Amino acid sequence: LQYWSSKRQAHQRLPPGPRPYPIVGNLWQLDKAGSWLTYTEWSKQYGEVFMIRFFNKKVIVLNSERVIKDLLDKRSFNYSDRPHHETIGLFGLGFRTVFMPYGDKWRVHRRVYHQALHPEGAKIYRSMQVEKAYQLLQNLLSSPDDYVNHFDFFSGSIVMSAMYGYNASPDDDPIIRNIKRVMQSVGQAETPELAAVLDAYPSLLKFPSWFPGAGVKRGASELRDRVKDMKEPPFEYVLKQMSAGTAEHSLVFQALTRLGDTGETAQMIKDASATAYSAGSETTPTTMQVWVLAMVLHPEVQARAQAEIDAVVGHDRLPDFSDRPSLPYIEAMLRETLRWHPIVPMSISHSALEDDIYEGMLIPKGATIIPNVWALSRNEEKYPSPERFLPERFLTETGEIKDENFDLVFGFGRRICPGRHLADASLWISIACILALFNFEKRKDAFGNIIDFEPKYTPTLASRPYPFPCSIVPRDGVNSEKLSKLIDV
Ligand code: HEM
Repeated sequence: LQYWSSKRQAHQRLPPGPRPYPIVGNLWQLDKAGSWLTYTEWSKQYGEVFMIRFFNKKVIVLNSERVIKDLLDKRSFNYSDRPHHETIGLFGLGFRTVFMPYGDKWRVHRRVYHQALHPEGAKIYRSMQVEKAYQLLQNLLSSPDDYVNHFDFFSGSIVMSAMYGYNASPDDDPIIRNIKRVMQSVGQAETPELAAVLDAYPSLLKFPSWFPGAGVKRGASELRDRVKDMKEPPFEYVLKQMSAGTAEHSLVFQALTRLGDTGETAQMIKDASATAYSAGSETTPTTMQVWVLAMVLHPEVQARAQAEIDAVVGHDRLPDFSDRPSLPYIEAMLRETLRWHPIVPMSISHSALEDDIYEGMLIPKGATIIPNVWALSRNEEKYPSPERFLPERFLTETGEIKDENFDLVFGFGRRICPGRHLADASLWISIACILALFNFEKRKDAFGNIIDFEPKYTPTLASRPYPFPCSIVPRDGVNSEKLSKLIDV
């Protein structure tokens, strides 16, 4: 009885928050430059846990490491679901691990990922990652201005290799081209605005396709068909290689062998692996772009990082994973990159399975939970002058790497990113190898004047820097002959 009466009292004590507008709630109060900026401001007024509304949906924003860990880690049994969006089923995107509801299917997906990408398991991909990093260096040397595309290809080809043992061609690979085309249509169709409207008014979907304004429904059925193009070809590739006895080690090969290659299991393996390209091929290169931005704006950090590589690795070979423990400044720089501009600033929303009471507040069943990772990165007590890019934050006074990092960017609890070890290795090897051979500089205009700029970032779920002027210049003595020698090991 006491429990219920305290629960009822808590009912009247939903978390505090800004007053919502009629119908739309707080949706249009959010900063166009990134809703995380508004959330971080509101957290100063309303505290570590506050509530807003998107239409009639209750959204709880968590703004400190303490409350995020209390709820998403310690009570992960209640907070490992995802918000349901009408658009997910509408566009045939329910197969993706990332947006799947908590349950048995999702558990199988996680098992498939865990078997292949747990910290020790992911090490098997390191030699492939080194090869892809060498390919990246060649691409950067031949067309440095195209670095964004080179980063995309580097990350995407690692995911394809780890998932399917598929060695993508740098020249407009047909399988990657296909996946990207589908992802682009998905991105255009699956906007947060449309999701919010359809979530609030699902009855809109009940109108027949010919009804004016129901064009969304017609487009959706086309998209559902095309999503197959994303899943089938790479999966078929593995099956063919397996029957020919030539399959390379990969997540799909490993899962089909261990869990079975028929019926629903095979379907789940196909779905899990098809999630990886969209989950992993944008996040990794975006982080690399943030790092380039940091290098262009902080030449002193770049110089110190290069000095460390030169001293430890020398000029006759390239950095390798075995050098990692001997390069603490590079390690600190990578951690600071993740913190300086967390590329998924609001992480990916979780959802509460049941009513819960936290510090006297009711977190209602079905509420969307946003972990405001941006606010954690701006915690001035932990990271004084948080806007500054200071790798030293992660070093002791004697220059050793501290025991803390900013792996909060990879999420929380049972939903934590299963690709994080693969991503971490891709980031480290690419950054270390690139710094050994290239300088990043501010670009100069036709008169030799430096072009200054203010960094700006997209307000999207995965937030990348808007294009900025920069020059990528080979370091002294670096040319194609030298590179060929270095990578010919
Ligand atoms: C720098 C690179 C990456 C970042 C910052 C990142 C970040 C994230 C975040 C924030 C989540 C949500 C965690 C949560 O809900 O608490 C997530 C989930 C996920 N990530 Fe990553 N990720 C990266 C790379 C990758 C890669 C390379 C792969 C695949 C090989 C991958 C596969 C996934 C999958 C499948 C999920 C869904 C997990 C689930 O819902 O249970 N990610 N990632």
